[in-house]
Amino acid sequence: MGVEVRVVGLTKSFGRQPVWSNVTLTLPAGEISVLLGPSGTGKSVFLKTLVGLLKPDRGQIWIDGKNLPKLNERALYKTRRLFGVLFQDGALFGSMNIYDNVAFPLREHTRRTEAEIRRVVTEKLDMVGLVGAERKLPGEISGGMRKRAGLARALVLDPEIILFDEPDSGLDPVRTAYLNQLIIDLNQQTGATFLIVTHDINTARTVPDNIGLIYHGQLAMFGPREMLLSSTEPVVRQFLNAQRVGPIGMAEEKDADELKAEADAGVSLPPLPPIPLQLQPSDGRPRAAERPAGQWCAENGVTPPEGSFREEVPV
Ligand SMILES: Nc1ncnc2c1ncn2[C@@H]1O[C@H](COP(=O)(O)OP(=O)(O)OP(=O)(O)O)[C@@H](O)[C@H]1O
Repeated sequence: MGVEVRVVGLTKSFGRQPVWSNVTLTLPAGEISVLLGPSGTGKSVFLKTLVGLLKPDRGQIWIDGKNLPKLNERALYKTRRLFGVLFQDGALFGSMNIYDNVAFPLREHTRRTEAEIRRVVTEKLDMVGLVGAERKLPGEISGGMRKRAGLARALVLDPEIILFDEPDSGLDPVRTAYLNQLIIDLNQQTGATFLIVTHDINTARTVPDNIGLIYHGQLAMFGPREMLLSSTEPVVRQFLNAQRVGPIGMAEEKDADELKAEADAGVSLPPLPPIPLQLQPSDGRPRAAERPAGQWCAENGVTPPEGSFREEVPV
C-alpha cells in the first residue's frame, strides 16, 4: 500500500560544490509527487540519495521507522528492496532481451523458480503494454518501449516506492501522454508511493498529488498540486507556468540588474492560468490518494485562477 518517505534537513555536496541543503519534505504514502527544478539543481542526485546510492552530508531519510543514511550495508540492502527505480534511459542491459531484462531482479534477488518468474514477468509486461516484445533486444525497440520495459523491471519486486528519473525525456508529446496515463494507472493498481523527476510542465501540472521545486540549492516549495499551481511566489509561479518573466534566467538565476530592468520596464507577470483537472485512471475507478478537484483550494481559502478544474473542451 506504499510507505511514507520523510526527509529531514537533507544536505548534499560533492567536495566543495554544494548541491542542495536542508531539504525537508514528506512523500505521503501511496501518493504521486513530482520534483521539478532547473537543469543541474540536483534532482537526480536527490533520487540517488533517497535510494542509498549516494550518502548525504547531513540529514535523515525515514522509511518504515528506519533512518536510511545510518543503516549498515546489510540493513540498507533490505530497505532498498522497497524501491523500484526507473532510470532515465531505462538502464536496460543491451545484450539481454526484454524478457531477461525484466526477469533480472527476480533472478538476482529471489529464489523463485523459472515458472514463477515467467508468471511475474508476463504480469508486469502486461501492465506496461509490452506483451509480445519479450524476445526483442533493447536496441530493436523504440525509446518509449524501452522506458516501459524499464518500468516493468522496476515493478517486478513489487516495490512500495517507485522513483522515476525523467520518464518523459526523449519522448514525443503523444508518447508522454500515454506514459503519464500509465503512471496514473500503475499508481491506482499498486498503491505505491511515487516520486517523479521531470522537466515536463504538463506532466507536473496534471499527474501528481504533490509538487516540489528545487531552486538555487534549496527546496523552494513542496506541497499539494493545487497549492503550487495557485501560488504567486515568483519562482514557483514562473517555473510552473514556463514563463520568461521572473527571477529564473537563462543561467539559472537572473542577476539583479536584469530583474531591475524588468521591473523598470513595467514587465509584469501574466495572470495565472487555470488549474487543470488531474489525470484520472483509465478504468474510471479512483486512486486511493485522489482528492476531489478544488478541495485543497476550498479548504485553504484560496480562489483558484478563473477557469480552473473545467473538463477540457474537445477541439
Ligand atoms: N557523482 C558525482 N560526483 C560529482 N558531482 C556530481 C555527481 N553527480 C552529480 N554531480 C553534480 O551535481 C549537480 C546536480 O546534478 P543532477 O544530475 O542531479 O542535476 P539534475 O537536476 O538532475 O539535472 P538535469 O535536470 O539536467 O538532469 C551537477 O552539477 C552535477 O555535475
